[in-house]
Amino acid sequence: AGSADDGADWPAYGRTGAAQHYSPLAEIDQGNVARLGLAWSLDLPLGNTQVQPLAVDGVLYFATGLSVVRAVDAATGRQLWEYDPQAAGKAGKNLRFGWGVRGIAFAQGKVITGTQDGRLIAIDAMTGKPVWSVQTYPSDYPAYISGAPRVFGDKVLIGYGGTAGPTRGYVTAYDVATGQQRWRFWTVPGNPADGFENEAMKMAARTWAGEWWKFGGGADVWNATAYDPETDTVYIGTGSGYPWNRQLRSADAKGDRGDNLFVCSIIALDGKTGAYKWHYQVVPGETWDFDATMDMELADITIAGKPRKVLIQAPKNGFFYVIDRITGQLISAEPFVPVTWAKGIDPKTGRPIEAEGARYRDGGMVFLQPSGMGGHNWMPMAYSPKSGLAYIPANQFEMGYGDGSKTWTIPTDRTVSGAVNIAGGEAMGRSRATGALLAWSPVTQKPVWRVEHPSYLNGGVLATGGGLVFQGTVDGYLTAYAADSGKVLWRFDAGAPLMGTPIAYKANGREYVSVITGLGMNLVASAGAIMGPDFERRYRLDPQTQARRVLTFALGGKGTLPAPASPAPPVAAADTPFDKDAAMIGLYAFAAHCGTCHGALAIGSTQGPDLRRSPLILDRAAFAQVVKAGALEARGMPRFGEFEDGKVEGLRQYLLQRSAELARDQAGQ
Ligand SMILES: O=C(O)c1cc(C(=O)O)c2c(n1)C(=O)C(=O)c1cc(C(=O)O)[nH]c1-2
Ligand SMILES: [Ca+2]
Repeated sequence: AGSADDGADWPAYGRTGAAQHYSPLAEIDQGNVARLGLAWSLDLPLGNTQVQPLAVDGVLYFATGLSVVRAVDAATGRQLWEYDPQAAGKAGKNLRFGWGVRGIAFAQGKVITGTQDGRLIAIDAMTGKPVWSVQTYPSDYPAYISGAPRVFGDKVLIGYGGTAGPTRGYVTAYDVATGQQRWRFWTVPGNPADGFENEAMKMAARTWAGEWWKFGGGADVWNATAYDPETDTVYIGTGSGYPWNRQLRSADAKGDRGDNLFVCSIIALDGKTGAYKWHYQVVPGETWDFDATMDMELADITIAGKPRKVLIQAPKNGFFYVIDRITGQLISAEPFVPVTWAKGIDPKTGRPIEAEGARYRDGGMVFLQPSGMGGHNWMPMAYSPKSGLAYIPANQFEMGYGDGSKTWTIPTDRTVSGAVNIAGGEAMGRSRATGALLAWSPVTQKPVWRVEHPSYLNGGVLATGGGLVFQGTVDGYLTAYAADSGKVLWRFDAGAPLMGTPIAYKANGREYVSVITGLGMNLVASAGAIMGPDFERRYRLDPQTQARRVLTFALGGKGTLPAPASPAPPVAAADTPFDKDAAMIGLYAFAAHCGTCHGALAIGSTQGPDLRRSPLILDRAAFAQVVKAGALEARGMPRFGEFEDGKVEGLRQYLLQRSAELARDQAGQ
């Protein structure tokens, strides 16, 4: 048995409340990591694997798919129990987001997970039986839990994600023992006519225009949180506004305006009461989907000779922020990737100096870096107190923004629409989407080393006391780098994309490193469209047969991977006829509703099968049964009851077209 302090356990997302994704363990180090090998592996079913596991007292816990939680012996991989909250059958229209969670929490002998349908469930860690369950938002609310709960003291905090309907962001704290609600903090003000919940909301309301409350406002707390027990402070990071486009969200006769607190902000809350302490707004008046929900890591560092208690974040907008975590004062902010939307952050006001035209008000496309995918997205960076460096999974990509507000109405079908016409830079032939692992000094605000990756959106990072940095990449390798130099010291060919986040822990006195493979959720789905139809070959991806697998490594490990599965052939022949007009309707419908789970261009993704290889598309009636009547709803395929028959058949024709294209592609190889 260990405690969080000696590093034997990894009991929380990011390991501790400081969320550094750092393990002090040093048995595996720069000198011996070459001997690291596979100790065991465990195959998992179809579904989200974009997760970070936990390890407590020699047991590994993780939730994959739609929050199906498993406990396995951390030294052997033998499964101890499995708990399926049956979220697919309960999520209704919210199943259409289909994302799953990135992590879980552990406290008082309970494993705690959120679900797609908005429940927070505590499960007995010994038996795998639920202890309590609470509904954290109304079941028809356009939201889903995707982030990990955060335990602090005797409470556990949870938020949710949105962007496909009017949400008004909030976090709720519950009692770990009973599930009873302790407090709630709203992140944007509601309708003034209803009165404000607190002074913070009254202050925030002064930064909005028009009738913002009709759109919810957004600022969902969908990913990172942190906790400092010294001051009993909870830190939350808020997402983009809803809708993304401020011209819709906060506008009146004078035009769109206002900072829109607390959209895209870091907020400090009192752990006991949930009362507001301070905020730092990363993107005032946000309009680019530049969420500030990326991991916030707490560190004690020396700047200009003074010890400082800081919070660091590398949010989507491309600047690396160092903030005094006691006062909320900005210490420094510098770009860690190419940034064109702003010239810099004014150190006096802490506000960005926006580039002219960046707000895309006057029609046409404005191309900006970073993109709405972020210079860094949810994949956690790591901070090593030993090297004093942050290790950022950075993305380089350009996106075009255009104002689509003229024809916009709030969607009722749970599609992601922020009334921004967006285009990928690469799709437009302007830039290539690439990634890098960046070692960054929060003191000098400069890179110390960087390693280029062929694609963007690579896995989260782990730093260890052994002077190592571990990261997986979309092209299928788990790599260990020297923390000080970036030198590659060890590499494992996982034969499957890696987007999850590795952890380190001890079991039976030995150090292990564990990570889960598999393509991610929304991001790779859209990457298919952005990166072009040769996406699969370029990154050796086979969405259908890719392994979704726990990989656990130890020094001297001699394990080998099962032989790769061979993909089923496309169901259509190369010359299969299809209805061109119908297929065009299908293409648009697919992009709007299906790509999130089945992959852009129907290449498959982690949640949904590759439909080009599914016999279902050969049978018109059976296809309609699944899409319209929800025949596979309990297995995670949402029902689209409102689709007209022409749309359903259009989807099928489009999939026949894509299947025939795959057949032609294969014949040509
Ligand atoms: O503003 C929001 O509510 C919200 C929620 C989520 C989510 O919950 O996953 C994402 C985003 N925004 C987002 O902008 C984004 O890029 C994103 C990527 C992912 C993912 O899991 O790969 N989720 C989200
Ligand atoms: Ca967002």
